Parts: sequence; structure tokens; C-alpha cells
Amino acid sequence: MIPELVVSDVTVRFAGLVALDSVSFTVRPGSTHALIGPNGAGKSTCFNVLSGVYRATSGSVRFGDAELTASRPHQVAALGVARTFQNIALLPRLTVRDNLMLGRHRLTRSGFVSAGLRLPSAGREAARHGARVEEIAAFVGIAEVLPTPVGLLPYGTQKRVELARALCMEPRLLLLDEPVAGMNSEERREMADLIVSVRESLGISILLVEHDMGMVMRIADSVTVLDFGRRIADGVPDEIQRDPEVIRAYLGDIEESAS
Ligand SMILES: Nc1ncnc2c1ncn2[C@@H]1O[C@H](COP(=O)(O)OP(=O)(O)OP(=O)(O)O)[C@@H](O)[C@H]1O
Repeated sequence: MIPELVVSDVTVRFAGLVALDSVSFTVRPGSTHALIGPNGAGKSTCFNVLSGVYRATSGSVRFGDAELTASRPHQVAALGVARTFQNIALLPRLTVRDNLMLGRHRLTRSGFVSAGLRLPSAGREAARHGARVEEIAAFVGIAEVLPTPVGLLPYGTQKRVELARALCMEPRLLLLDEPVAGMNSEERREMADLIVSVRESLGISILLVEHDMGMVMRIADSVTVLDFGRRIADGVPDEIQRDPEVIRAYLGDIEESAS
């Protein structure tokens, strides 16, 4: 069962700055939900609260029965919340296969001692994880590069490896931080299709932060818009695109960067 993610009145203050100001939204089970907003709106701060990296000053984040604001990153991961990062966070000298196996670490029962002693149970478990890694790599379209060190791969492929590693944790909620940033238009289209097929095939919830508005409007079921830490809109993509406050927030952003 995929639980609902309910973000309620979350506020985050850094010294004098209010990065999130009483923000609320709900990610329905099995939906793709986008969190958008101009630079500095508070999107990354929100992701960091959801994944246990930052503590909220006040408010709550519930994932089913679990309260995420009181949890550390490894506890959030253990609840089935996996994330990718804006700047790729893979181990570049390790092969794709080894990076993906690391993604399965939290699901490994036998631990390092029995694996080190080469116990048969540890061998069977490693084989099972290895088979699942191959399945996920095939699904994400990176099977041929499993033996390649990640650092030698093109950027767009590394982004796919990051997504595959998150999937290796068998998440119930996937947090994607700018999954198409830095990609060319063909890579963007392919990644968008992949995200749609993850949602369709696995039925998990996806929350994504993304600046590529075309992609957001195409793949998201619902959208929450932040501006200066406040939620200024929440709804289906069609409504969001026509919302005067959203248009104003984005036009202001463009005018500021032009001046
Ligand atoms: N660790 C921190 N300490 C102090 N201020 C911070 C910290 N993290 C974020 N901020 C501030 O909080 C505000 C929101 O930043 P955040 O990175 O969450 O925005 P964002 O919407 O993700 O922006 P971008 O689209 O540029 O990534 C900004 O004013 C930022 O400078």
C-alpha cells in the first residue's frame, strides 16, 4: 500500500530568513506531484525537510502513520522514501552495478560480517539483489553500462543511474530533485517518458522539483507553486498555468534576471 504524503503548515527559518512559511500540500498515493517556483522559492528546503536533512521549525510531514519531521535521513529511507539530487551524488569510480548494489544496502539482511565470511545465506542474498539490480537497470535502459565506472558515462546517463539507484531502494515515494537539469532536449524527453513509466509500472508516488515547465505540465497530475517560501497555488497543471499569481511570480523572475 502506498501512503499519502501530507505536508501541513511547515515553516523553516534560517536565522532571520523564512525559507518556508506555513506550507501545506498533499501527494496522493500513486500520483506525480510537482513542486515548482522561481529561484530561492524554498523547493530544495522543502525536499530537505521531507528527506530528514533539515528540521522544520514547525509543522508536520506525515507519510501514512509516520511523522517525517522527527526522523533522520536513514529513518526516512527505511520508510520507503528515496531521493535523487540536483547535483549527481554517485560514486564516480565505482561501476554502475556497484552503485546500484549500494542502493540496495538498506534491504540487505545478512550484513557485512556474514558477507565477509562468505556464508551461503549471504551469497544467496547477494545473488537475489544482483538479479533485481539487473532488472531495474534494464527497465531504466542502462543494462549495457552495468560494468562501466559511473564517472566515464555521459551526464544524461549518470542521471538515469541516479534514478535507478533510488529505485533499487524499492521506494514507495520517490523524490526527484531537478531530474532533467543540464540535459539536452532528447534526453529530457526520454527522462520524462521514463518517469511516466516508473509511475505506471510501479504505482509509486513521485514528488519532483523541476524548472522545465513544459515537462512539469506534461507529466504532473498536480502542482504546488512556492514563491518566497509561501504556497501561492496548488492544483492541476491546467489551472496552475492560468493562475495570475503564478504568472506574476514567474514574470517577476524573468524581469529580475533580465535587469
Ligand atoms: N542552509 C541554509 N542556510 C541559510 N539559508 C538557506 C539555507 N538553505 C536555503 N536557504 C535560503 O532559503 C531560501 C530558499 O532556498 P531554496 O534553496 O530552498 O530555494 P529553491 O526554490 O530550491 O531555489 P533554486 O530553484 O534556486 O534551487 C533562499 O533564500 C536560500 O538562500
